[in-house]
Amino acid sequence: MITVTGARKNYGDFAALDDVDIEIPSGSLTALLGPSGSGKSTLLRSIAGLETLDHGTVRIAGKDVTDVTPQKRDIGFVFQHYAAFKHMTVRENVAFGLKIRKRPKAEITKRVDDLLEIVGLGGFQNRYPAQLSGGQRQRMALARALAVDPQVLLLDEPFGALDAKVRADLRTWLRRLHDEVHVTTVLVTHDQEEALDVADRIAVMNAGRIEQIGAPDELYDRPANTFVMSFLGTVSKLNGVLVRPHDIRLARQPELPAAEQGEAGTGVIRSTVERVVRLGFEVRVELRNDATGELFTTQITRGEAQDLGLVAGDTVYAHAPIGVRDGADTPA
Ligand SMILES: Nc1ncnc2c1ncn2[C@@H]1O[C@H](COP(=O)(O)OP(=O)(O)OP(=O)(O)O)[C@@H](O)[C@H]1O
Repeated sequence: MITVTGARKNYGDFAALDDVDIEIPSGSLTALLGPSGSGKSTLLRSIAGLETLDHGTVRIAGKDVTDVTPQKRDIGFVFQHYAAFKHMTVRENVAFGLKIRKRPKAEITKRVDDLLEIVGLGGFQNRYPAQLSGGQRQRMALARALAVDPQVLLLDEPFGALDAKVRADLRTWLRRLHDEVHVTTVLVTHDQEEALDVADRIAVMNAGRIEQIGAPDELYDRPANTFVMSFLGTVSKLNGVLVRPHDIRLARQPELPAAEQGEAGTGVIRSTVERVVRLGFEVRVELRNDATGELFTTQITRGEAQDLGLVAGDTVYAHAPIGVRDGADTPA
């Protein structure tokens, strides 16, 4: 367990961390998710000991490490731009921390081989970093961070510099790696899809504070406020209620089934179809709210779209049974 209590960090007048409390359970993969400048890296670096807090404490496995140097915190760290030793092979890079710790040679060889197998670089021991792809280099960085068997693995946008396809692959791979090695991991990302995909817990940060912490489903289904809701996906505002595209239903008639007149619902909104876009199995319908002129979109199945027979210019009646009323913020 990592426990951060009452963490404050100011740069001049600016509060990068504004009284942050967070508990990160042992063995979890927790994502710190938030927009640029929200304090994610500052929090991660404070856990690592690379930043000194103005106030507050950091505990790792029950031990107060607030004043302990990074080297003695028993952590592995991977940055977006990993600085490999260019003149050393992959094997030597990964072995580096173990050599410094003067571990027996046979043990080092075995550990390094095992790790390179785990990160999928089994045949690459003798290559130099310049001979690896960006994704392979980040996997080598992870192997190096894991080599000394740290209690905690801290990842600061480790896939941030890679293209979308490689990122997506590495995400799946990181999840599998985590299921195998179970090391307590904290991942900084500004990409909600990445967080929803790999993390078992997400802490959403905004302006130096944590807005909400929970399992991905929990945050998605029960966002504490409109910030969390908007950050986790596309939202539209209908009659003052924030709703997700999948929650908006369309009908040819304005009558709303009684069962769907939820308290958190939007009521019926007379709209005009602007565009119908096929996205494989689903269809995105772009609509204009007739009363306000505002544009919004909904995503429905192809079957539903065919039943409705939608074409541009049609009048339809939209409603969403669930949503978050704007201004109903209850910051955690
Ligand atoms: N050394 C510093 N001196 C002054 N301000 C700083 C320093 N480091 C960070 N900040 C400021 O603190 C705030 C939080 O920075 P931090 O790097 O933690 O944000 P972040 O959420 O990780 O953002 P990003 O995703 O852009 O990295 C930012 O506004 C940043 O400009």
